[in-house]
Amino acid sequence: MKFVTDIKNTRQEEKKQPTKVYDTKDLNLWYGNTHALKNVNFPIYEKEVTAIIGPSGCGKSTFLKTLNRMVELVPSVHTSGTIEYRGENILDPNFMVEDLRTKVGMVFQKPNPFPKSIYDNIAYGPRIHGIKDRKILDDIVESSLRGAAIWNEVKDRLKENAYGMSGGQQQRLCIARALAIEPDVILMDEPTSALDPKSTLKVEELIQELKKDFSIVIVTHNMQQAARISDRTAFMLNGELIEYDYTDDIFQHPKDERTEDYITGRFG
Ligand SMILES: Nc1ncnc2c1ncn2[C@@H]1O[C@H](COP(=O)(O)OP(=O)(O)OP(=O)(O)O)[C@@H](O)[C@H]1O
Repeated sequence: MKFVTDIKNTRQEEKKQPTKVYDTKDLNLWYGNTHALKNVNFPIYEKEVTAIIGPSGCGKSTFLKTLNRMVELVPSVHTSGTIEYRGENILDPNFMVEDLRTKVGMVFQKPNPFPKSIYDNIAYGPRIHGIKDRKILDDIVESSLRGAAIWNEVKDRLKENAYGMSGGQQQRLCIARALAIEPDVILMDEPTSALDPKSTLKVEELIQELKKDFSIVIVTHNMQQAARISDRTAFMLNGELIEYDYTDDIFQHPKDERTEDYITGRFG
């Protein structure tokens, strides 16, 4: 009987194990001679929020921008190791980076709407992907703005310039713009650091909603934020991944002294 129970338990555990969206293995990255990422290994799971924390210059943004290969915009960059996205190595020279860009949306630290109407900001990506039908674009604009919890605030001013919105609204517009391409993953680089506490709370609540449908990776300097909204946390230091675990374990029972020093504010 025990054997049967063991099999049942194992099966249930297997079922519970979420799917990996990314799997990073032995990743190294150099900017010229600067070794910015050192043997980084960790998975990112589907429909979870993964937070990346660590002191300034530890490689958080570099790692995030490697996940959509945006880091390659810096000419001196070279890498070794692999990053599998849904089983395909995105660092393989034959990998079609354009495909990745339609699957992975990105939201930056400072809201960066285009100097266009609210409507055109959202319709921009779908239009680039060849959608011209007005009715379809209208639907995408509405569902993306609804998805980013900003529809009710802007539905009567879609033709107005996005620069006329508050910072918090602009950031939710940028999240809506990322949603409009129907991404699989959303990368967020300190998305609330330029926002006031009220807008920050709105974006944090939004992230909790979005993880039902998307996998989210967020770089944050705000440890309370990481603790509040993420499922798993990666702590980086000097380009190395020091510790990666469930967020509760990282914050309540860190295994490495350096993690403990950082999260308790003892870090120099
Ligand atoms: N474009 C670049 N050219 C050369 N070196 C760079 C470039 N971008 C980052 N670096 C270097 O790579 C290392 C990691 O930087 P990165 O911006 O990823 O850190 P970070 O943890 O995101 O920092 P912060 O929290 O301050 O944003 C640093 O030593 C930085 O100086």
